[in-house]
Amino acid sequence: MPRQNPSRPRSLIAKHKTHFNNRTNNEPVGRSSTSNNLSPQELEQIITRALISQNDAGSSDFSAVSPPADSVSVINNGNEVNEKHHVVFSKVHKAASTTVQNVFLRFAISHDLNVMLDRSGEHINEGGSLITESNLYPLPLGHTHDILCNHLIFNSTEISRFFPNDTVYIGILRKPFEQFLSTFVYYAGVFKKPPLSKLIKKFPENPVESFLIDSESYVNKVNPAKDFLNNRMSMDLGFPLNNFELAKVNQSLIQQFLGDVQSTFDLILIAEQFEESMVLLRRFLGWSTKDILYVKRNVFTSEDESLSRIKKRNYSSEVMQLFSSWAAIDIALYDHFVEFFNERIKKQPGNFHEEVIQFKEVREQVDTFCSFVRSSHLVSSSKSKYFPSTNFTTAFTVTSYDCILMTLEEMDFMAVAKFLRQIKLNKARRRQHGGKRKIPQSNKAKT
Ligand SMILES: Nc1ncnc2c1ncn2[C@@H]1O[C@H](COP(=O)(O)OS(=O)(=O)O)[C@@H](OP(=O)(O)O)[C@H]1O
Repeated sequence: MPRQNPSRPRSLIAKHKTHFNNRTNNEPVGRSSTSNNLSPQELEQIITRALISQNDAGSSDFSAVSPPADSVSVINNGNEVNEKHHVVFSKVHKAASTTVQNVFLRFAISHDLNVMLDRSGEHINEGGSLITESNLYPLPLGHTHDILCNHLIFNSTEISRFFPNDTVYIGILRKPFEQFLSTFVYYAGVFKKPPLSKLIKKFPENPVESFLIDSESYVNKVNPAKDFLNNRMSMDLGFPLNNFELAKVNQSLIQQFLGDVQSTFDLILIAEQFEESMVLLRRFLGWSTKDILYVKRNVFTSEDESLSRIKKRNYSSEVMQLFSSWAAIDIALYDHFVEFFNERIKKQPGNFHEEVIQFKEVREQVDTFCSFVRSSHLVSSSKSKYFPSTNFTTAFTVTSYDCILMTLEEMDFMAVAKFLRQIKLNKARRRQHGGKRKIPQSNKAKT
C-alpha cells in the first residue's frame, strides 16, 4: 500500500532555529559530547530522511533521497527472533556510552520508537534528582516510552514506572583507571570545571597524583552526584548516594550493590571488548548487524600537550595504590562484570567469535566509507555501500544518511529526536482534533 508523504518539517525547523543555534553557551554542567555542529539545513535534511525511513516511502517525490530498504528479518544463530523494542540503557559516563547511545537512537528513529527525552536538557537526572513527568518531553496520548539512553543516576523503582514490563536493562563499564583518566582530562582540561582545572595549573607535572594524594579535598560533600570523578560508574548504575564516602569503603554494601546490579541489569557491556559487546547486544536484542554498526564517538583529542601527557604517562605503583582505595566500588564493579561477561561469551552458542571477526571487518569498511562520505561532503548524496548476506545477517546497505546519523554528536541527535517527537505530537493532536480545530497555544509542548 502506498504510504503518505511525510510533511516537510520546514516550519518546525524555522520555529526552533533560534533555540537550536543558541544552545552551545548554555550547557549543563555534566554534558558530555561536543556541541551543535549541524546547520538548520542539515537538520532539515536529516529530519526529512528520518521521516521517510519511518514512513518507508518508496515511490513519491521523496524516492530520490530514500535510503534503500533493507530486510528486517533477523538472524540469530540461524533462528529468527523477535526484536526487543523496550530498552533502558544506563549511559555510564566516559565508558564509550555515547557510541552505544548512537546505536539506540538510530534504532529508535528507524523503528519510530519513543525515546525518553528531557524537556529542557540532554540528560534525564544526571544530578540525582527525581524524574517527574513534567520534566519529560511529552508523548502522544496512549504512547509509552520505549527507549532510554541518556545519562542518569539509575534507580530501578523510579525508572521502571515509566517503562513497559518487558523492558530490558543494559549498562556499560570501562576499565576504572581509563575511565577515571578520561573523566579527569575532560572535566579538568576541556570543561575546565573547578577545582580540577586549577589542579592542572598548580601541579602540571602530575596532576593525577596530586589529586589522589589529596583526594578528600575534591570530594563533593553536599551532593556526590555532582562529582564525576568519584566512582561515577557505580553512581550511574545506582550505588546509594547517602554517606557516600563511608559507604564506598564498606565491603558488605559493595557486595550488596553488585548483587543488585546483577539482578536488575540484563546485560553489562564492556568498553574494552566493544565489538564482542555489540555482537552480544545484537543477539540479546534480536537486532540486525546493521542496527549495531557504529562509528566511535566522543574520542578525546587535544593539541594540549599537558592533557595528552595525563593520559599517556606511566603511573607509579603508589599512584595505582591510591587509586584502588579511591575507586574501590568501581574496581569491584568492573572486575565482577568483566568476569561475568567473559563467562557469558563462553556460553554463546556456536560461532560467536566468527561473528565478531566478521563484524570487525564490516565495521572497518563502514568507517572507511563514512570517512569518505564525510570528507567528500557527500552527505546528501545517494552514495551507498552494499554488504552481502552471511550466516549472521541478511544483505544490507549503508547509505550516506546512515553515515550522517552514525557520526552525529550527542546534542545534535537529541535535537533531532526532539524535532521528530514534536512532529509526532503535532500529528497526533491533529488526528485527535479531526484535523479541524486549532490547538490552543497552552496545550502545545514547550520545546
Ligand atoms: N567503541 C569504543 N570502544 C572503546 N572506547 C570508546 C569507544 N567509543 C568511544 N570510546 C571512548 O569512550 C570515551 C567517551 O565515553 P562516553 O561517550 O561514555 O563519555 S561521556 O560521559 O558521554 O562524555 C572516550 O574515551 P577517551 O578518548 O579516553 O576520553 C572514547 O574514546
